Amino acid sequence: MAATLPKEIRALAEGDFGEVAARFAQAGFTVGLPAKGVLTVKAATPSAERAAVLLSVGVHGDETGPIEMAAYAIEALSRTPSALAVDLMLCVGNIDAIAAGKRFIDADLNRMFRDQRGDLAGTFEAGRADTLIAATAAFFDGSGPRRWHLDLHTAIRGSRYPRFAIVPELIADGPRRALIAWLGLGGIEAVIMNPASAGTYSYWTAERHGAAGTTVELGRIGTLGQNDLSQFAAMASALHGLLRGQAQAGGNQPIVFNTAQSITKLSDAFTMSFGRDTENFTPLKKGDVIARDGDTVYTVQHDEECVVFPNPDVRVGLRAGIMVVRAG
Ligand SMILES: O=C(O)CCC(=O)N[C@@H](CCC(=O)O)C(=O)O
Ligand SMILES: [Zn+2]
Repeated sequence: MAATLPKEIRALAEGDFGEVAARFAQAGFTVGLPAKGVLTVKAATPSAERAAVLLSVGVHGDETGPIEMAAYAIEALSRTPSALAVDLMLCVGNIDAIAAGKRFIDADLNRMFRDQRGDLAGTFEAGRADTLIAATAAFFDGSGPRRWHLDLHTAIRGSRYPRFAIVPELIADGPRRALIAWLGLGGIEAVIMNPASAGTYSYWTAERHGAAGTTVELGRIGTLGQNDLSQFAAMASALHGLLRGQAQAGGNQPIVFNTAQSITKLSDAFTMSFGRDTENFTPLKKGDVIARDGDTVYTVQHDEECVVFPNPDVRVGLRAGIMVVRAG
């Protein structure tokens, strides 16, 4: 990690919440540090009326922009702690990968949120996921029904919609609509409805804790301390209001896409018909070959499907891309 990093960014990236935790405790909140990189701040008197918001960043160690954004957000909030109007859990996902400047140490942390991990069990990230799963359960247990999880990421490649989100279909209608409207306020241009878990953190919180959980892609990966924070301005402002319980309105409604098919890498023979740097939401035509994997040939089924997260380099058994179609 660069020696010249601003101190709030360094502290957050290292999972050190000492100073901000002390400020919230001083202001009378119930503060917890259940694991390195995890901070919880709850009202001293529990209330089911209060929303519970889990904000996670750095689940992928090379996705550094949201870490910077969260560092400035929590620093500012801790300077006026009484403004906090929700129960908050701030989670820095993969601290060791952040320190190493890598996406992960052994395996993708964002595929560990499942009961059966197969050959992912025993990896460094499996242990970290167990820690986060326990801290997350403790946070949401006893909280009221207004539960949110915003898991902030940045994408490996460019995108026709630079800011987009993945939203589990199983979230109940009301909270899902509220979440999507709020995402629009945060500058999110497109949402992808996800019908099935790929082992991700946000799907886990939606499924296990009834949270309005989403993975939010805020732009492109960058070097810690060198991200252009202006690309996150709308999201930073929406977060500012959410954490302070401010009435929020405005923004454009995101375009909604449904998942047409999820492409799984079945073997080392897996090849994609296009390059690794193919932009997210690149359209393909019916019948086009997406990928080949031994005897399996993945082809486009609808008149048009757009490819998102095309990545032939994932482990065998994991998602190597999603094909999406515009809803409605
Ligand atoms: O750019 C990429 O290929 C990956 C960006 C990323 O980390 N995306 C998340 C999405 C999680 C979800 O589907 O909810 C991931 O793949 O973990
Ligand atoms: Zn990511």
